[in-house]
Amino acid sequence: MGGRPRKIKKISKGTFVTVLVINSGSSSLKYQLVNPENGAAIASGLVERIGEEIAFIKHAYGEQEVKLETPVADHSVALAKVLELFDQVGPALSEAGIVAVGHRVVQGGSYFSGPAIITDEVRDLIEGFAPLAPLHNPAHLKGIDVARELMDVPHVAVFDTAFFQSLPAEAATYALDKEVAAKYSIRRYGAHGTSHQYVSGKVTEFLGDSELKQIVLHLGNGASASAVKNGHAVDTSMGLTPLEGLVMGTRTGDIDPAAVFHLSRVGGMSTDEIDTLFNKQSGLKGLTGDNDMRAIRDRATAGDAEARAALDVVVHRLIKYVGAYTAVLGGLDTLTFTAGIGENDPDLRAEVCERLAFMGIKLDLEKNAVRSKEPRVISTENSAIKVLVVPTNEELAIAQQAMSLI
Ligand SMILES: Nc1ncnc2c1ncn2[C@@H]1O[C@H](COP(=O)(O)OP(=O)(O)O)[C@@H](O)[C@H]1O
Ligand SMILES: CC(=O)OP(=O)(O)O
Ligand SMILES: [Mg+2]
Repeated sequence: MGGRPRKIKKISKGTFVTVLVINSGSSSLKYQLVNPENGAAIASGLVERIGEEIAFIKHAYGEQEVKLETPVADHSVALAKVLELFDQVGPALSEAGIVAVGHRVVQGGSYFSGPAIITDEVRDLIEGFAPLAPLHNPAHLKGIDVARELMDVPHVAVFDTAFFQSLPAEAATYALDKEVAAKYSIRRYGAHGTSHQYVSGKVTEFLGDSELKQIVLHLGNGASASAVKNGHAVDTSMGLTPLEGLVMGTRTGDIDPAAVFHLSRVGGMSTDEIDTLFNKQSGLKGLTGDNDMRAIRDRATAGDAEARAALDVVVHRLIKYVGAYTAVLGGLDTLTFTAGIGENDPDLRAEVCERLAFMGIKLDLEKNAVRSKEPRVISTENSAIKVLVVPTNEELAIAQQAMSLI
């Protein structure tokens, strides 16, 4: 691993307080040094293509931005490289006022309904839940282990599943033999909860109304929908693992589980092969060869039928969930788009809203076209349901939840 950054000891020379937030994804590591009071990102960056031949690293601090291309074998190496960049480019971690490290953890099982200080026991529980988030929890653990070793401050795990621990039983329960379900902890855990909680909270704040029937569409590489009533989640599209629900970058979302039996019996595929097929070779990538929505949008605009057909599947799935969740909520006040695609693809928002016109949704096309980092309403004054774009900020939410524990 080469020149390891020196161990960070009780830090606090600066006059300000910061939290280092680490979000280890299946093949990436994103991080932000956040001022939890005003939400400012003092430094941030990401390591992409971890485990591939060449990884891309980007680190930004003030006006400075460093980009590197180098092999990064796994998340431990990625984090060590990031900490080196802090030393080389800044801010020096020992002077950055770091009081805690916040770790995004996708799966916390039924054990965690809020953030937790990472002790050895908590770390082992996160490892125990890895089969329920096989793309995510193993990567988080690598980040947690290296960070705990190098940084002598409280480490806090913030769970994607926590917001959905209070789902009503009828939404969390699969109609499976109840003894088998109990024995193997099979239920709807959901994911992206930190984002759904943050975004639905922002909508409440922005509209000054705490009694809202909301649907939030988090459309990033992973994608999920949630139904939120008066601030509480009542349903969500991700399930036992982050595979269920919407069409995603590389994941199928909803699929008949019998496809697994069929691929096994008729296709002769192993469980691991089917797992990889559903999680990494499906979704947009499986339908078009591309998992980046920008590329698919460009292809569709240029008349590519394959890209257009994939977008039709995406939109169909989205409106199906909006219809279902409107029924679950007994009506709908707000529909909110967030994450990479939700915030940046006005064409997708327009297509979804056009198909929902029967519900009285009317999009203001000019407002929809505006690019902004601020929460905003993009429906017309007389739309029966308010449509919003609210940028998510999982890093800030994680930093604030970490601060709440220390
Ligand atoms: N301008 C844009 N138009 C359409 N899609 C976009 C745009 N900018 C980003 N995206 C899409 O956002 C997705 C990534 O979203 P993001 O929330 O960053 O995902 P994750 O956090 O899961 O990595 C990608 O599919 C990317 O193509
Ligand atoms: C839970 C999940 O799918 O997360 P991400 O979108 O970061 O992959
Ligand atoms: Mg994300």
